[in-house]
Amino acid sequence: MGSSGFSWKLNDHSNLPKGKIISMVVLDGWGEANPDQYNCIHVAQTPTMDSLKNGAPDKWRLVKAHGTAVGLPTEDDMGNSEVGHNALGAGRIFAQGAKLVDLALASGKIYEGDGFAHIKDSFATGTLHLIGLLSDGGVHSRLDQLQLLLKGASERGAKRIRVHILTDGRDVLDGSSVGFVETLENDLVKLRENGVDAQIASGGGRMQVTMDRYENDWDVVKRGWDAQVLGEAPHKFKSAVEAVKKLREAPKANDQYLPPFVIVDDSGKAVGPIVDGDAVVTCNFRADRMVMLAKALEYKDFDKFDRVRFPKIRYAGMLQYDGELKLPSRYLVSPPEIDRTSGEYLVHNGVRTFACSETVKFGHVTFFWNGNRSGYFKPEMEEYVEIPSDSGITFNVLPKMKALEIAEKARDAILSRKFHQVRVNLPNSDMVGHTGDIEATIVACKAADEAVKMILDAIEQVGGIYVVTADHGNAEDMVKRNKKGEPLLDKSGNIQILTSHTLQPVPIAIGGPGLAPGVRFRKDIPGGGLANVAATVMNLHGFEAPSDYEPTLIEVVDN
Ligand SMILES: O=C(O)[C@H](O)COP(=O)(O)O
Ligand SMILES: [Mn+2]
Ligand SMILES: [Mn+2]
Repeated sequence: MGSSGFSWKLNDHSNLPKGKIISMVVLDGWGEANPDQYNCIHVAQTPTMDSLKNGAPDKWRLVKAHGTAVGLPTEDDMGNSEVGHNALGAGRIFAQGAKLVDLALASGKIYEGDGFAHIKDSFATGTLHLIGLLSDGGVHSRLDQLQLLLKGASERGAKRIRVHILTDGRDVLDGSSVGFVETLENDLVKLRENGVDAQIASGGGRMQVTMDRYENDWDVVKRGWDAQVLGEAPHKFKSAVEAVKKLREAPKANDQYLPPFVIVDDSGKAVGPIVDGDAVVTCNFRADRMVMLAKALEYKDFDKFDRVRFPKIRYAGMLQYDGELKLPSRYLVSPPEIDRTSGEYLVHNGVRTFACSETVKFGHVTFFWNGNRSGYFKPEMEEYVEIPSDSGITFNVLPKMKALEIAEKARDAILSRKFHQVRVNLPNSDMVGHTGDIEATIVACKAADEAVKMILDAIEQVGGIYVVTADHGNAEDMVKRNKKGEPLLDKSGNIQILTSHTLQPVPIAIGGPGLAPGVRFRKDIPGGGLANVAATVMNLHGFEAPSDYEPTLIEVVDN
């Protein structure tokens, strides 16, 4: 025990043994909803997940995965991978980026910190550039926060502002980009009326431009760099509303994948490249899809693509995206301090851990799970395996993704008996659900279910325990609904496809031959959420959870 009295040592659980092999399976985007034709999990053949649900009623339940249960501002906020995995790994509920930025804007504290002071030094002579996802999805960013920041920065001396937009269609309905751009344009008109030279300078769809993650495809970030920094893009328009409307006319165009464009003046010159002396803010609060751009903006030594120019700028993130890398070094709002995660405790208590997913979800079971921290706690106790994702495709084309490969790695890790915890994320229902392709999402759900089976079979062989859960809903509801829950139709009478996550709860199931007899879900925490899972898993490893963790979901009864 250190002089502060803190110790990593966990107390032994009074009834549950140590040393069991536990598989922790997170199905990404797998919620529970009414069974109908838009519930791809219901439509798909999912015998393994069905048997968990129907087999042992006291070992299957639902947990909350959205809203305040995962630290989001309101109950209208759908869950997402960051907050879901943070809660699963950290066992407590932290006010998340969305909420922290709201508070900092409301109190004005956002303008009082080092980050704002840093960028403000450019206002007199340089341009302020704001780069971020333009929607009210609330997963990576929110339009109202951008609007407040624009107002606040201009009131504090920003004379020339350029906004570099990324259209969404993934956390919000496809096609909604036009409305968001119009709203932003109206705000910029008002700023111009007040003497601020404010314009949209570039844009593109989030999956095509800038917002790659976990270094799956640096070309995505390069396309953004070319437009935002160099002012170069294949498409040039006089206004962003025109750009988005025109680019959406292409066959199969959608907001997520709009190509990069720049806004040009009457002489055809880009209105807002980023140059020496400018200030830049990346407005997303969520880390995973901003960290690559943050590296490109901040690192002097950088070899991921040819930046052509590396302007001397004053840069701040909305948040610091990686506490371990201290990236970016300047930021407007301090991120949640997610400390003492279950992963860190467990390695200090002798639990050997294996974690695996494919690239697009790799950081979810490592970085997010560990409280937005990259790297190992104790390399000799942990092994993290990343299976390369396909890149340059939309996942409805290959909906099985790498589920089988992830399951094989997990199986081998389990059968090797080298690890006590084998943790995976199975991406299919989420990544394919986001494409809005119902047929493909059904295939995706089946593939994820088959992967679960392979992992559970391995657990059976070694006498282990399984915990199967999800981080938030997605594939269980693929249609936008009215208040009564009926599918909404668009003007042409077609259903409105829901590409986003949902507000639904997610299942959690426990079992396996190693589960001590008498272990079952408690009945006294009906409102339990993802943050209750960490204590549950610590118990199954034979430990009591720290006293400030959300309570365990299980109890041990005599039978
Ligand atoms: O980044 C994304 O792909 C979506 O905005 C949210 O999905 P995730 O939270 O499941 O990653
Ligand atoms: Mn997710
Ligand atoms: Mn998702």
